[in-house]
Amino acid sequence: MEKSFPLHECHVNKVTIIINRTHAILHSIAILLLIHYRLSFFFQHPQNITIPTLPWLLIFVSELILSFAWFLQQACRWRQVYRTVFPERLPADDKLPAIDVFICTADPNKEPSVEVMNTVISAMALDYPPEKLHVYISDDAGSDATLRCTKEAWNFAKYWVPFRRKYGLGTACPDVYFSSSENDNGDYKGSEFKAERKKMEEKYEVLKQRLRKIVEGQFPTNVAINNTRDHPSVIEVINKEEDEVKIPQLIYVSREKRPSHNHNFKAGALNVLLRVSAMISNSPYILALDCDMYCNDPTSARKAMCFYCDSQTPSSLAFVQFPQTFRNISQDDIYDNQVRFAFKVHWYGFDGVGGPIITGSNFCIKREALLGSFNKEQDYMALKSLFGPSNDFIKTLVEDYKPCFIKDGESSRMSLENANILASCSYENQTVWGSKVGFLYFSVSEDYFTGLNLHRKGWKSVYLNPERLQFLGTSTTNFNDSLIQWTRWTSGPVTVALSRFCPLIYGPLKMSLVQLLCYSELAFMPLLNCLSLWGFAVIPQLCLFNGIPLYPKVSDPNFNIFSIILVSSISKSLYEVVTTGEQIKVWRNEWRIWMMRSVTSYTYGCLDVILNKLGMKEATFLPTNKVTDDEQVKLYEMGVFDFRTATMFLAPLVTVILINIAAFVGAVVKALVVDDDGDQYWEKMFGQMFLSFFILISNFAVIEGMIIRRDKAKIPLSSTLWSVVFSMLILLIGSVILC
Ligand SMILES: O=c1ccn([C@@H]2O[C@H](COP(=O)(O)OP(=O)(O)O[C@H]3O[C@H](CO)[C@@H](O)[C@H](O)[C@H]3O)[C@@H](O)[C@H]2O)c(=O)[nH]1
Ligand SMILES: [Mn+2]
Repeated sequence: MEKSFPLHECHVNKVTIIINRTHAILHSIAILLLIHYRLSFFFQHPQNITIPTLPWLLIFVSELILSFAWFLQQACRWRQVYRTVFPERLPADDKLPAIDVFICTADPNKEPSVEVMNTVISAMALDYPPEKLHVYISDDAGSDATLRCTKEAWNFAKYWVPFRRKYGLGTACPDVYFSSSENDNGDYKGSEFKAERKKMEEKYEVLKQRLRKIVEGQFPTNVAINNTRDHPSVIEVINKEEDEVKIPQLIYVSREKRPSHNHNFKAGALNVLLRVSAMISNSPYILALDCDMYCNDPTSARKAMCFYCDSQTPSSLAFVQFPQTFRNISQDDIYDNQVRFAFKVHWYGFDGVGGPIITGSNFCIKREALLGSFNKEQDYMALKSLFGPSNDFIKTLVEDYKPCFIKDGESSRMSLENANILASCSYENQTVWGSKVGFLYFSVSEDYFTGLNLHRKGWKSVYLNPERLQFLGTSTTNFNDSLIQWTRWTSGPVTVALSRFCPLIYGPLKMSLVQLLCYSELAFMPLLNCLSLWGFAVIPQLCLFNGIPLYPKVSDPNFNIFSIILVSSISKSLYEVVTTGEQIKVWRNEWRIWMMRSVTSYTYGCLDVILNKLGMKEATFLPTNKVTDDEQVKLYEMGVFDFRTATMFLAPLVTVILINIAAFVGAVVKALVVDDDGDQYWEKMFGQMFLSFFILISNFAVIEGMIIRRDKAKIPLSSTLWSVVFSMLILLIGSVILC
């Protein structure tokens, strides 16, 4: 008998497990010693206490919070696994399940058409039976230009898809293919290929020009802004003509939008796609992509299918998550390598304990996981109260339903009409869309929250990170965008953390303890970091300013506890950076952006949540800017901060730096000039002086931007002046309260 080989394998990372767990144990011992040291202060004889209680208590609380954050971080390092797949062992094409690709776009000004269409074309060019692939583009702007661009994209795909297939090109994306200098690994030889390639390249140039013209013609004065929030639904199947070449079907969907109506951002758009696609193709699997996520590896869809077509995979596997990688990121990215880095460290851990979270893009999910599965005996009325009034949609939920979409026929016109109803504003009224089925609305991080609920229901997920980059998106490359994005990535999970869905309460008994801690880490991380980092950035400095020691003397054995914790954290993060193949610079950048983000995005994101709870602010989802500005890209490539952002974001950062400068310089002067008890001052204050010094050198870029740089992207004088005022106030008021 023929032996059947598995389609995928899971490998446990034993060495990493041993290193991570040993480090976790040693580090916890040091933390316990620290807690003991801080606590014993309160049990001293009152006469011996020379230090005021309040600052001691505050720094202790900061230390506890950061230690708790550290503890949560160990969850995703607990059991890291990685997976390999064997797509060549997949069953024959006619046995593969169908896939619907969902691509979301929202703002033609921020999301350039050429890029969005490259994503569309690359999805159509996936190495998959074309009749089993449907590509849906959701246009939240309802822009006529995007519809026209989609048609142009289809016209180009008609040639590109067969071309890629014929020569087995290694990338599905024309932009990547024509801009890369290295030779593609396709089986091209001879003049025939060269001539064809040249023709394709010309066609691609024409496409780009046409797309640009369409967009330029459309927005002479940004008049479209109004329509984006107020327009009827438009659904169009692009493939009009009788096509000789078989390529996947392309469908444009723009849901109805009205200013009075809450649209629930991307989750709302995805749910419309879930319904509309059910009428047209109803594929059992969905591949979700952000509009800037080019499919780079044509075999990515097959790779995902290795899990679903394997008899060894449990039927509870909901989704396969690929990493989010970027095409515009520089080697030592100063803003956001955290995302790139997280995919190299966290996601493997997650996978080892029940599965990674959804990260919004680049994942392949079972339709059934989002909607449930029903049999023919199901009571239709009951289903309608959950899913809304459309009979036709309810039919699609029932097993064995095959959509009968015939091009240009009467029945296709009917189903399009029905689809329009499904894309209307009011369709979800009195249903459980967004609360129980589909992508969930509760948090602007729809990805995180939807994943949490799936895992809680017992669904599993896997993380797949093959060596070849699967999807290529754009990452933020300036301070302003990165701060806006991280403010959203803060408010989304923190909303969940501070609600009845808090994983610590919502998760127990429903998922594994370690997975629950992983989810908690993400939910609480911004809050814990911002609270503790504000403590570390201000309290010891205020005390230093007033000559109050908060750390043991250098000669005191307890001093070692603090040095060990610092060295242990620094070396562990260095180890992770180096073993994931990153440069040391990346590690420096990580520490720096962590500090910067804690006092800016994390802080504002948490404030947003609180204001939202008080009913004073609405949740927002501002798409990030994907338009590149040459001048700004130059700075980014050089690793120079572009400080052109609101004073609101700069002020906390600059204020913290000014406070640290004041405390540090003051202490040095005191130690050199007025130190009357020998070396005692240095000894007593070394811990705090070192902390300030560490913060200052880590953030030297801010000092540079404030004092040294003369270019346009430096920190503007007005922000510095505001910060001078704030830091003086904090020093004054803080000194009065604390000391
Ligand atoms: O009202 C909206 C807002 C956004 N989008 C789309 O959502 C996607 C993600 O938006 P983007 O501006 O790129 O945000 P990022 O911060 O880069 O996105 C990350 O974080 C989001 C959650 O905060 C996830 O939804 C994304 O998948 C994930 O890549 C884009 O395709 C947008 O077009 C919509 O369709 N409708
Ligand atoms: Mn994005």
